[in-house]
Amino acid sequence: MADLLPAALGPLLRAARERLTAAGIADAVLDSRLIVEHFSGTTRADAIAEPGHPVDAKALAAIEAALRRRVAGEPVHRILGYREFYGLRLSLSADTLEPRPDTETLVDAVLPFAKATAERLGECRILDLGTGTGAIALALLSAVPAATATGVDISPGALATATRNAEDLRLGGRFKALHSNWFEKVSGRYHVIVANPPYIPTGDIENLQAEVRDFDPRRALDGGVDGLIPYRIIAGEAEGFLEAQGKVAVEIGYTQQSEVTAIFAGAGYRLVEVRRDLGGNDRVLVFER
Ligand SMILES: C[S@@+](CC[C@H](N)C(=O)[O-])C[C@H]1O[C@@H](n2cnc3c(N)ncnc32)[C@H](O)[C@@H]1O
Repeated sequence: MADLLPAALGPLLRAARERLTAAGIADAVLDSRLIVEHFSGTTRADAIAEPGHPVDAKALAAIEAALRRRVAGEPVHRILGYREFYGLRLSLSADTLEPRPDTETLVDAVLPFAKATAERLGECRILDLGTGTGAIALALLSAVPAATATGVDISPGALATATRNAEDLRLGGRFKALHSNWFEKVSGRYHVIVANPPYIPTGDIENLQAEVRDFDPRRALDGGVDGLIPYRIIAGEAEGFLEAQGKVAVEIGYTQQSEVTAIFAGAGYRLVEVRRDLGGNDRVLVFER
């Protein structure tokens, strides 16, 4: 049985950190702070200014439950129910991938083009294939006020979360959620088509870190036998939905650059940019026709 948690903020933070450290959690310092702050409604400044700040019994019970989930291996943001992406707070659900910082590279890659398109034409239509929480589309909408976006997903649960995120961020008027198997139900043409599709080969999924394998939805990960099936569909069908001089940008697994480039080249696209993620890995490819 774990020790009772102290009811004063400073000692509580220490006890939570020690609990996660003892359990071998790699990011024990950060995770314990996120859990304590979230469930006690306090900030880092509160802990510094008033370490004796009292934390009530209800919050302590919630923190105890959250620490147990973390010790059992659940990722901290799943426990909190949200994750920051491109400065936006996005709610998560069991049906959504947890958006990753590496995916911000995709937003950075298309943002200048989206802004320039909006300035030139007074609009920029964005199609986000496999939108999940809506992360990529909503980040672009928040930075480009004249843009509109359609977020496509095969998962109704993901679309419900994306819609909620759009509304919470006051972007709902410019975001449309569309239930579709890739392009099947899509209509119209777009200046920017973005996708962070599932790209893990089916046979590799069992070897992923448990925090990914056991908590991110399988259909957000599984890219088919070689991990490349969604890229073949997107490259094969995007032409019918892309404005003249539009761009297609995709996130890739860090070993997939040459294969994905070849798939798009075979469908008539030119690679115009390769972007690396924060770890220096090839992560985003931008194509034009
Ligand atoms: C890797 S996740 C990306 C989620 C989000 N765009 C992000 O970057 O955080 C891939 C998404 O593609 C969706 N997806 C998988 N197969 C699909 C299909 N056939 N048609 C549309 N969406 C699909 C999944 O449900 C999941 O939300």
